[in-house]
Amino acid sequence: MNDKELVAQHAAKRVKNGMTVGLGTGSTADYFIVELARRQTEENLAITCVSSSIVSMLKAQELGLPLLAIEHLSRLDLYVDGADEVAPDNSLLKGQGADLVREKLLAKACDQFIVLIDQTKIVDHIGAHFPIPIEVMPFAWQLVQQSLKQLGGQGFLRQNSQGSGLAVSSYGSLVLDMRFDPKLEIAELDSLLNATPGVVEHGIFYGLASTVLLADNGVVKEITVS
Ligand SMILES: O=C(CO)[C@H](O)[C@H](O)COP(=O)(O)O
Repeated sequence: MNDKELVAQHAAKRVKNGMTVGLGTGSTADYFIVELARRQTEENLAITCVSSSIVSMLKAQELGLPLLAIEHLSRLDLYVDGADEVAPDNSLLKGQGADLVREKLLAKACDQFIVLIDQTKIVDHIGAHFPIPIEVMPFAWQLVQQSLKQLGGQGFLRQNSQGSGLAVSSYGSLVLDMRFDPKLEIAELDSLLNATPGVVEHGIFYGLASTVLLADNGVVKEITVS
């Protein structure tokens, strides 16, 4: 079993009967979805799920997990998702999959947000490995890019994985992948991006994680965020 699967199985043990559970997106979240479905079948675990993306919705549907549309949700017990980077203050970078809006809504609306990572995701500052993904209204991208340049940002519109055009999120946003001065405090960058007109959502998840579960060479460590 690899570290992603290990940490996902560990997290799935935290799910109790009656919970409403948010399903993240990505390879680690996929392992979590598979394990939840197994527990539902083999242990009669009774849960309701809500997906963070169309991809995780299809995965959950295929495995027979009961899904609630996000429109009907006012809160949830638990949200479990992966991340691309985790900094020492437990701020996260997410969104290489581009669908950030639902992910951040669920991270904000849950009682507990458990983040699943392996050692490769630990960084000394957000942006160390990846640019910050910023979802923008399509008609606003040039003006947003200009506003972000004034904050010292540099970057471009993301291309789709086929290389045949621009990446478009499930809800029609374009994605600017931007790099900023690493000395800029992440809390400040978070606030600045939140306040930029035309930005739909961005990949900095600041102050949202409750627990980080880190799998490192077959051992799971828990980091509880105070
Ligand atoms: O933020 C995400 C999607 O928007 C993912 O959680 C993140 O990219 C991690 O993916 P993986 O578990 O495949 O490493």
